[in-house]
Amino acid sequence: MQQRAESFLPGGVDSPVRAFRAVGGDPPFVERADGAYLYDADGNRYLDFFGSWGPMILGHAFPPVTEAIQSAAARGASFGASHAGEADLAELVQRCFPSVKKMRFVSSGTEACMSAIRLARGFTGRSFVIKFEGCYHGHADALLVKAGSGVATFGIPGSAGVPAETAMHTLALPYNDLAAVELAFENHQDQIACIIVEPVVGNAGTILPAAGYLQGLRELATRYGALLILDEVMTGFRLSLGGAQELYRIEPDLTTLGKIVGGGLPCGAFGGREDVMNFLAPLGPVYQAGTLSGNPLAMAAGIAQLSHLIAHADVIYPHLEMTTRSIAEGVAALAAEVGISITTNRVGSMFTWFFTPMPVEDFAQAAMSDTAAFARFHRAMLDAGVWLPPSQYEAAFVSMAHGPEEVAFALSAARQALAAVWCRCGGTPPSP
Ligand SMILES: Cc1ncc(COP(=O)(O)O)c(C=O)c1O
Ligand SMILES: N[C@H](C=O)CCC(=O)O
Repeated sequence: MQQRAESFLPGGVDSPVRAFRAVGGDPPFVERADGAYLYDADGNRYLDFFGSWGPMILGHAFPPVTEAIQSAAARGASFGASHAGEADLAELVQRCFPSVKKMRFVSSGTEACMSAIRLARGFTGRSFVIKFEGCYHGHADALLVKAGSGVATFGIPGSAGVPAETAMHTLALPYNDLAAVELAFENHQDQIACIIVEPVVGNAGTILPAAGYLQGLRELATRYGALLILDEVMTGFRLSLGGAQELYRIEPDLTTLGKIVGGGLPCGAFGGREDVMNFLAPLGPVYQAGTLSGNPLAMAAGIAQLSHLIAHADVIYPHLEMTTRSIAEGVAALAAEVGISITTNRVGSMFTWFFTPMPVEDFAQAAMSDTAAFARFHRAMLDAGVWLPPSQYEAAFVSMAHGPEEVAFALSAARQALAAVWCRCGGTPPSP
């Protein structure tokens, strides 16, 4: 199957991170997904810890979402015209994200971030953008500088095909370092349009903001007349209903969303301050458009998923927290037992096991991880029926479909896998 895919698709994939290049072996081909599990074409079952890279917070094929998609599909796959579903989903998004006074739907997180920085540049009349090393905001030219995710996984410094004149307006600074941001503002007086940041980094593995860091970014952006864009494509509706901005009490000027907002269908959104959003065409001079934007199937899936999250938030977020803690800390404890040094970073239901004994607070520290040991662990977990994101520089996710049975299964697989890693790393033998 891999060979056939490779004969038609570069690397056999439609997105590089799926190719398993960093962990070795061919990726399984998924035939179907249900709840917390993926099933491959050979009949193998895998406990899923990447959840389609984030959207599947309620588990795969969650019946209300599936039914909403089916019912919308029966009314037409795409209109290319206004329909009530757009405002219905927008209203739900706004209930969760009060800072998003107005928004626009797009078809991916990439489009959301690309459009948000164009808007920030148009609104401020400035060209420079601050981003952070190891953060990934999709594959728009201006944002592919020292990026995380596949760019970090494959060790690509930037991307071929991005003109130097474009990249020169992107300032990539170390995450969690406010002094570097202040210096950049001082060196580029009245030239910086925006700061864009993953409030909790997921694309270098999970990295938490230091106490006061996000507040510091807010304060610096305001002081120097730039916009603060929180990229909540990954964290939105995951860390809490209102994402990282609710958790850390930060009010950005603009927010970008993706993944969960579309219930697993191609969908993203960007939104925020009304004066800024009104700069978009047809009201303002910043052009942004999309044939499939606000697609009725994506809106229906998003409405079903967000309605469920809103109605059951008091049960969902504590469940996600508890389950994820049991898995993340349980495996870390098993690793410690066999003398393998792992640093576990976690917020809510996103986490990473870094194969390093050192704390990981920025991309440089993440890059100190033993990626070969991670690759062995990944392979051993896959052999034991657990599918982790196939790179040290990707966050793992837990869904509502993960319960006590899945915790027990993950821990038992990890015990086996760590033993396999230990055999090649040295350390003390695992307890039987
Ligand atoms: C934080 C963040 N921003 C933007 C993106 C881009 O989203 P998409 O892959 O939907 O284009 C991603 C994921 O890819 C992401 O994790
Ligand atoms: N890290 C990326 C998104 O969060 C992975 C998704 C992709 O690029 O295919």
